[in-house]
Amino acid sequence: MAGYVEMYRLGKTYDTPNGPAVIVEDFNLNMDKGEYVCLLGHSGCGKSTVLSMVAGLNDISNGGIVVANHEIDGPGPDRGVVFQSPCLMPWMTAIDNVLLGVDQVYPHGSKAQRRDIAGYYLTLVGLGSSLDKRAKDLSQGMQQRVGIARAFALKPKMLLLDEPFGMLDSLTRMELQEILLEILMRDKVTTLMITHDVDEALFMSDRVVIMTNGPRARVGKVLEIPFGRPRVRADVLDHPQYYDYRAEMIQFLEDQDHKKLKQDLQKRKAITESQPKEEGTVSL
Ligand SMILES: Nc1ncnc2c1ncn2[C@@H]1O[C@H](COP(=O)(O)OP(=O)(O)OP(=O)(O)O)[C@@H](O)[C@H]1O
Repeated sequence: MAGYVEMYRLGKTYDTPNGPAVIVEDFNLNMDKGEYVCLLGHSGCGKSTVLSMVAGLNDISNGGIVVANHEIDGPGPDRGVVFQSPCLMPWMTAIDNVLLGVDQVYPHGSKAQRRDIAGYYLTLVGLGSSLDKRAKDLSQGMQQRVGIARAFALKPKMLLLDEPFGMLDSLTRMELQEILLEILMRDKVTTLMITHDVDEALFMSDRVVIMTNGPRARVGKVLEIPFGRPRVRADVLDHPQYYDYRAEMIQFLEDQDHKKLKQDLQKRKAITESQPKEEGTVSL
């Protein structure tokens, strides 16, 4: 069935000094409009590769991606991206950083209207009283808030989040998770988020998609998350199925670990066996 977002037989091959490396292969995922999907998987499996292809920042080697009936062939303001580190212009104020994007998306709006939009989203993320502070004078958590406001202010069709809370302390992280969900309740933007945190994925998403280990990583497991919205952390943690879902996700990741360990051992054995034996060595 067609989705609002469609990733069809998506593949990525990187050229490396040792030849082409097929990192992602046959990755299929459809998302509904307004859906929140978390992408999980072991480090290096290809999560950022998938997200950066959706963002249009990384060429697609095979297959295709469609967002709102538009085939992706480069970056565009219809997709707002937030990385682990927000990459702000340090000498510019919070509001000017957000305006950089807003000015491009609303070129015909008046200066006051554009400032209102930027100020509105900065206020939603809790920075209403810091609009004119320079980015370099903001804490890491405040900078990440600017990054989130900047992405929403573009009124994107899709939000792409690559471990957006990865560098934050746990209190700021929980606060920003809740702020993000609150804004999403209003704006209903289709969201794909990478995380390493099983609990974060359970709290935030409608579906969790876990990738297999690379090379040739693809969708390995999909979990529909039944918790209602608006999400209340205490209710989610009290849900009778919370720990079942958590255990199922961890089990899948552990199974992938075992497979990788086995593959690594086989590779090492093949390398050892292909090496010429030195004279005098004894095979055991
Ligand atoms: N430009 C590139 N050229 C060659 N190989 C690359 C390139 N970018 C990424 N890779 C390789 O592709 C694989 C997947 O990388 P990617 O960053 O997508 O993984 P990830 O799942 O997001 O990892 P992490 O969770 O550690 O951020 C890794 O082995 C990485 O070394």
